[in-house]
Amino acid sequence: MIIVTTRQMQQMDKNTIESFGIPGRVLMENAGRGALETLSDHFDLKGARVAVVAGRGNNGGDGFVIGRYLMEMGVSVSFFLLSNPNRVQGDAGVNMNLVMDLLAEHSQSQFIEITDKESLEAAGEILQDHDLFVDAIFGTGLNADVRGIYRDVIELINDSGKAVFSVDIPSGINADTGAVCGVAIQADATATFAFAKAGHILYPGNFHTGDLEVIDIGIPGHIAKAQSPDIFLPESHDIADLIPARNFNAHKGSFGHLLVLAGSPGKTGAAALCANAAMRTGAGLVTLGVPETLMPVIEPMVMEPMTTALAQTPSGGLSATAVDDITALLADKAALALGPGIGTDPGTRELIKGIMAIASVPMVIDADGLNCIAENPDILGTVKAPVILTPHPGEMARLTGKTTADIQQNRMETARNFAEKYKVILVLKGAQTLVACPDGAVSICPTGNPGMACGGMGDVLTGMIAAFLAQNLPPESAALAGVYVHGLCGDLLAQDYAFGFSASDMVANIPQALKTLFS
Ligand SMILES: NC(=O)C1=CN([C@@H]2O[C@H](COP(=O)(O)OP(=O)(O)OC[C@H]3O[C@@H](n4cnc5c(N)ncnc54)[C@H](O)[C@@H]3O)[C@@H](O)[C@H]2O)[C@H](O)CC1
Ligand SMILES: [K+]
Repeated sequence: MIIVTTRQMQQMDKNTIESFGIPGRVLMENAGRGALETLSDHFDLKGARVAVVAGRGNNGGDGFVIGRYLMEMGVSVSFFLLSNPNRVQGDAGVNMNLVMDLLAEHSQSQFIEITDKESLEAAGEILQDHDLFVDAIFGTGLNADVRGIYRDVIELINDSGKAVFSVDIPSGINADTGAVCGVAIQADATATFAFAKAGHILYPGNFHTGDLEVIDIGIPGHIAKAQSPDIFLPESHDIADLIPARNFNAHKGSFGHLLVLAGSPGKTGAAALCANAAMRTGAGLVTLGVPETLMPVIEPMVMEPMTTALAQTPSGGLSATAVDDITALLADKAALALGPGIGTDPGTRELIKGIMAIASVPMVIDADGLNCIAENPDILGTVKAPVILTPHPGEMARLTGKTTADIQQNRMETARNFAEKYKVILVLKGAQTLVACPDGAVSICPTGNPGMACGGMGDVLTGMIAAFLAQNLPPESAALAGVYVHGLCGDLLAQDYAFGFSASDMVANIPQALKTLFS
């Protein structure tokens, strides 16, 4: 699914009206009619008393179109305008006047202005005495935190316990970030126009949107395309299409040999989880390189992956002196996974820098590998091969010098800017993991759940992404497929366990997730 920004949407509107020549009123009529169909699909309107609550902009205009059709359907509908009528201009004003003209024909309808505390007090009871609210207060024109009478009315609607239908986007939600701007409508369903916006998808906006319907309002395809939308919400078929079908005469060499460099004292499980996950995700062969004294500890943890002992530092982490052996190991590998449980020993950090300078295969760098890069992200410019980084917000904070709170408040912008600046695929983990590409494209992962918030999940993800790299998927596809299937794995487990399932359970469940993807 394509996701657009408010600027792109406003530009599409403008170009459709001014260059192509579909009048704005027609777009508003199409929007209102389409939204009405969604309303009728989601709510039983028979005998319902509907309150259309309108702002002064075009979102309100859509509300008036919806209300006009409701009146013609014989539905009891009242209008509450949170503005002076004389401030309602343009297409919205035209549709407001049409509603006013119809009032005379519909005695059960009323038109009430709520512009201050007094008028809210006077109208409050009437407003609450409805079964369904149509929220047409703010749409993509919201440009500040919601205050005053708007806030009071939104809180009254939210506290009413009645059904709520939002026009375009729940009022109070930032359409580009999903942030709640002071207060926001809690909708049961939302009808948006032309394309979904990130605010419908990104937390917490997704929890305010309810069921989302995208209404075609007649924006010509070429005008939409001209805005080059670059935010995507993949669906399972999009991911399945990324993974090549397997030929009948395939053999393990057909699916690549992955080298995993991981593990340090106390973090041996991370290495095993990563290597085992890679095998389960379809890599043809996996070799796991670990510090030599950990071999007897890790070997029993892995069956299918091969293991190789590498030089270690006095504290037991991988040593920079292992770089020659690793160079030789990489000669016949298709991809590299670097970092799970690798530790922050200075010698290991030297090794990581050395590997990045010589590796010529696509690589995924995670965990302490990221912390090494954080010392000097410019090192990414020295890497000859495609790089996928998989930071969680804390690691992203270290990579960017920002706070974790900053990262979480600007996830998409942070991920996109980093990917563009350093020419890497940046996987910003967390609820709704983002996959950002050097060309600015960002995908929002719809799979995953809080049951996955425990140690080891990242090691599994690294192995899964690396396995798709080993199978020769392009880096952005490998990252997207890995993130999506990883989340799908967790979702399938959450159906049975809610939470309490482990990273090891995830590894065991990868084949089931892949089966679901292709079913
Ligand atoms: N192609 C489409 O998507 C179409 C969308 N339509 C609808 O148009 C709105 C956008 O309309 P716009 O007039 O630009 O803005 P809003 O109605 O969202 O804003 C209302 C109004 O409120 C003011 N305002 C903004 N923030 C605040 C605030 N915090 N407090 C008080 N007032 C605020 C702002 O100045 C605006 O004037 C879109 O969502 C769709 O519903 C078209 O109808 C059809 C095509
Ligand atoms: K709205």
